[in-house]
Amino acid sequence: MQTLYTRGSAAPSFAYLGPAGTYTDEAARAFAARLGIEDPDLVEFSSFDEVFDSVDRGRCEFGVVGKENALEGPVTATLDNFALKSSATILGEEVLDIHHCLLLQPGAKIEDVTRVASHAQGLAQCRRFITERLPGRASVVTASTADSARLVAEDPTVAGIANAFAADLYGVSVVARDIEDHFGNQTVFSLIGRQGHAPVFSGTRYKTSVALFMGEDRPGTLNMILTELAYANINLTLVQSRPTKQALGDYMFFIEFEGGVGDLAVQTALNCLRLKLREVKVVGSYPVA
Ligand SMILES: O=C(O)C(=O)Cc1ccccc1
Repeated sequence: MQTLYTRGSAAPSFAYLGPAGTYTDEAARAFAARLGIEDPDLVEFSSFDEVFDSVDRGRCEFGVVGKENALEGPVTATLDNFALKSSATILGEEVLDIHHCLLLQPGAKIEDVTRVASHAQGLAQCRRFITERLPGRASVVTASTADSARLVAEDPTVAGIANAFAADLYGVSVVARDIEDHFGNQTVFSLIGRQGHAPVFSGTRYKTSVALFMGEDRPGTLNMILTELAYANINLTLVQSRPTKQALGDYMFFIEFEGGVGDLAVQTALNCLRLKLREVKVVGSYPVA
């Protein structure tokens, strides 16, 4: 994969889910390195919604958001932004291995812990460890994993779940490593840019993400969509239905597949779908990580 990015004079800004030490921070640094940016301006936000907003409004050139986890599946807040709320485009992907640590205040004992804090994904990915080693403790959902490390620094009765870098940053101890429920815990992060942002990566294999909105509710719509894609010999990599938030039972489909919008097969399939659906929103077409 090559970078096509040419920067202006200022350090390019990356909106990410902060504070420093989150997995999104790690992904933002990896994207910056791939783009050849040595001095990224990392701007922290407290939710993926805010990251999208800052990119849509042009406050930051790039944004980094979690999209899919190997254990927990798609990050619905991100898919809903892509499909419904944001006009940002996906510029690239980064896959990170996620290894969670259990954090305590230095000197604190596991027996004194009354609450386990982390990002919802961190808690979900370590359910078995929490059930076995910290049964009966209340869960506290923090805005990010690094936020749980900050909480641990203030309270000896809280255990946090975050990475070792966050432990280091906030001066707390790592008492257990690799506490995720399954080996192979990975998360896909998307690099996003404002609508119409020029591509920043080029490669040989591409992926395309689309949000598909139905017109009237009639039998066989999903079947029709899948058939059009199958006719064009397109290999699907993700299919999700999500509520449109308009009315109970009103759904759209978020679909990803191999191939770029420059490919004839993809253009043919998307044109056929445009004739049959209310809206075909292309969220991004980018080289595979
Ligand atoms: O909270 C973080 O560190 C994030 O970046 C979100 C997240 C949480 C758990 C696994 C992957 C990403």
